[in-house]
Formats: sequence, C-alpha cells, structure tokens
Amino acid sequence: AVDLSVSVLGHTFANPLMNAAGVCCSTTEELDSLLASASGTLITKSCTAQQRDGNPAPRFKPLPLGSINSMGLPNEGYEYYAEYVSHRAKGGAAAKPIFFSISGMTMQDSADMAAKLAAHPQGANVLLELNLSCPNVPGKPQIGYDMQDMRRYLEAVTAVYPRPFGVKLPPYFDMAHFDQAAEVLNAFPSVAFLTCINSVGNGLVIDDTCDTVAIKPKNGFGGIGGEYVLPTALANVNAFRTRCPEKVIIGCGGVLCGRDAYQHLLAGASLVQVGTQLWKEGPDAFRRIRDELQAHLARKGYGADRDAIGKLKVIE
Ligand SMILES: O=C1NC(=O)NC(C(=O)O)N1
Repeated sequence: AVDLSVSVLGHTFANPLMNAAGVCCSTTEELDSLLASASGTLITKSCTAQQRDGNPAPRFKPLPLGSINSMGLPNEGYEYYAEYVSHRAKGGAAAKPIFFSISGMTMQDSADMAAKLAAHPQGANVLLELNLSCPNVPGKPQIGYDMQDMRRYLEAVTAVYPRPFGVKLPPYFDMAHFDQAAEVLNAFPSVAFLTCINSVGNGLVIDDTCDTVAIKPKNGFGGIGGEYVLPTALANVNAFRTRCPEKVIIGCGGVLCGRDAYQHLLAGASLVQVGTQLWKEGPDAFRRIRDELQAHLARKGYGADRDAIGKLKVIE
C-alpha cells in the first residue's frame, strides 16, 4: 500500500490529514474524538488569554458548497488547552504531536501565551500555529493583511518563543501581496511552517426566501469555507511554497475528498487540514479521505504521498 507517513517539523505523522483550527476542537470531548480518529494529527481551537463567548448566534451556517462563519473566537481560554496537551501530547514511540493555535486579542496577549507555551512541560511535543488571520472579531482587522503589523507580531513572538512555529495566513489575491507577505515571513527563520488558508473573509450569504442574511454578526459578513475556496487555497499553498522554499506549507481550504487533498500535495502542501467538511461529516471523514487519498496515489503509481508534494506541473 502507499506509505502515507509524513515526517516534517521534527515529527512523523501517520498521514497528512488533520482538522483546521476551530472545527471540532474547542472541548476535550471534541479533541479526543480527533485523537481517536484516523487523522494524522490535530490542532486546538485558536485560544485567547481568557475564555471567550464569541459572537451572537446564528454565527455559523453550512451551505451546499461550503460554509459561512463569524464565530468571533469563542474558546475556553489558554489554560484549558494547555491542560489538554499536558495529558494528551505524547513524545517518543506513542508520538501524536499536537498543534496548538493561538489568536490573542492583542499582540501582548499572543506573546504572553507563546511564552507560556514555550515553558510548557510538553512544549517539545506541541507545535504552535499563530493565527494572524481571524476575520470575525468586530473592529479587529486581519493581522496578515497589514505587513507592518505581521512583522511586529512575529518579532514579539520570536522574542519569547525559542522553538520553530507556524503562522495561519489569510488568503491573498494579488502577486504583489504574495511577494510582500513572503518577504516578511522569510525574515523569520523560526517560522518553520505556513498554514494557507484561513477562511475567505467577509463574504455575504443571503437567504432570499426571507430576504435576510444567513448569520447575525457583522450584518451577515463572515468567513467563507468549503468548495468555494479550493482554487484560492491551492494558489496560496503554491505561491508560498515557491516563495518560502525552506518552510513547510500546510494546506487548508476546500478539502472534501482524497483528490482535493492530493491537489494540495501537488501544490506544495506537506500536511492538509479539513474544516467545513469535517464540520459536516464528523471525524469519520478522516478515514474516508485518507483511504481515498491512498487509492488515488496508488492509481497514479506513487509509492508514498511525500513523492507527490510540490510536483505540480505548469504548461511550458
Ligand atoms: O481564524 C478564524 N477563522 C474563522 O473563519 N473563524 C474563526 C472565528 O471566528 O473564531 N477564526
């Protein structure tokens, strides 16, 4: 059978699949359901320094082609997730390294949480994904869209977090922006991975049976996920793969089946996150997508999925 194992960031994963931060990962029960699933690893809900209720409901809607959300960073707070990894992250043979997402309400909060994570007893078995791209906190712009802000955040976090870590990026839509963002990110060698993409921010879904927006926060503006975003996700994976050759790229966006995951590998992703489809199908999605990916790679004659990473061909 095709070897699906991936060894990156100092860890070996049984397969490249994991959840997208925010989906099925806010509580111990949800996180344990991912741990028990066929996923290669998992990531915790982006946490803030203190517990947060987030935005008023309705704040999430599944759609035929994806989803819209304006959750507003509801989470149990940093200590809750730090406690979870204390008794779940394992090193050595039983290794199932856990990704830990942080999205402070201020730069200082993010730096403070990163400093605590650096000192965590299981710190070596935790991979920090710094979320610079939440589009849903009213009044807070996406840090990833302000290059100066992104540089300041990375300076603050690298000053207190000595290990390699990663950044969850928003989607970019202009070659100049790919170049500018890559220039900032390449200035930080300890930014070892980039997760492309977060939801496509501030979409508007209308229910025209009642002429009303689908979700309550921000007059219905929310992050778009699912099939809608696969081409944008693949472009961002590939753009940063070519511009940041020393960094690992984690793909996120539009993965419903094994072939979508394969496309992310071709574009340059080493790991692949599943969000909207995981919300719709539950953790069983990972076994299905894993088996579909394995069958697709076998059909294409690959011995291992790592052989497909970045193998996208252009038309000469
Ligand atoms: O980074 C985020 N991306 C999203 O699409 N939604 C969540 C949120 O609103 O909490 N955060």
